[in-house]
Amino acid sequence: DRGSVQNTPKSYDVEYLMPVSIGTPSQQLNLDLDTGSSDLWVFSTLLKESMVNGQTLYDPNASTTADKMEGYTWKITYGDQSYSSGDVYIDTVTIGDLTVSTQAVEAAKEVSEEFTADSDNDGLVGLGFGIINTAKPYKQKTFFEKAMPGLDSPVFTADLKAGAPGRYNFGYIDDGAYSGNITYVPVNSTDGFWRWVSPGFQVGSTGSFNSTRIHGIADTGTTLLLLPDGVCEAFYSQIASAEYEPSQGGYTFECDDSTIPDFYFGTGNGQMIRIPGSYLSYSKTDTGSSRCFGGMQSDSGVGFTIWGDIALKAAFVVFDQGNEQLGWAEK
Ligand SMILES: N#Cc1c(N)n[nH]c1N1CCCC1
Repeated sequence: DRGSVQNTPKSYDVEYLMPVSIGTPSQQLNLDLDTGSSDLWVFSTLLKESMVNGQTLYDPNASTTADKMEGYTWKITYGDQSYSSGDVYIDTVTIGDLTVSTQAVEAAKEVSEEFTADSDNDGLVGLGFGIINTAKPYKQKTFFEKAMPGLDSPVFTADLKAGAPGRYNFGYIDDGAYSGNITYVPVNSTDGFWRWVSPGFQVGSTGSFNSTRIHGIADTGTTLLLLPDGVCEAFYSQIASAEYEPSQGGYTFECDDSTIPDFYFGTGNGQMIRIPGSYLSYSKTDTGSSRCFGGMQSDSGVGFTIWGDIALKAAFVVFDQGNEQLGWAEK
């Protein structure tokens, strides 16, 4: 079996949403595929109205295939301190023509204001590893873990694009979606993340390669690229107007600064992925400001590197759960 679904970026590529069908008759919600977490949760009719702001609500009572898991609850808090919680149902879930008939659907009864404010986002599909699913008394498998045994190949791929729709594929690798070779690197899933080691980085096409192992996670649910301080310093030292602005919470530079270099990260076997300098200018710091917030910021607040959308949209990425490895290719 296999599946394929289009993803669509919101403005500034802050997140990527995909249509997901839940229940019978099917209810279509737009969800955020997040490889940095492992709960499939949705805005639902169980929420207080004050917590809803335009989102589409999953109504388990309107689904003839929904079964409430009595006594089960869930509560998730993300690194940015946003959170959600609620009850657990089993229902049928289809993503890109791939159906899991008994998927744990976590129906929200409470969401933090960040989620309420994001009216386009109806919830998340966590495709990290099930070991960090938050359902109690027993954790639930991710959509991919439930689908994997029936797939042609135990992989899903992420093709995120800058300012344009891309694709998530399940169960196969589209050889037309990337150029050159796919370099595979081992994944350590102990913490439930797609954690891997990059052999190093290079700033600019003429820069030297810095052989320094960078431990981090591939995370579709994080917008920016969060790297060790030393790497950030090496990059921003090449941008004339760049400075660290605590009041803005990170590195900024003049939006019209033409010296923004490309950033390359190693994936192994001598292969590197090139992130164009244009991807590394994120957005104006304030309306009317001449300064822009960098797409690369320090990971010091997190404790490990996060290869978020800024990096992922420069590559074709294979999340190979069957072999616990990540595949990286240019495109
Ligand atoms: N913080 C954070 C975070 C992350 N590291 N991966 N996904 C995240 N979120 C998904 C929805 C809100 C935050």
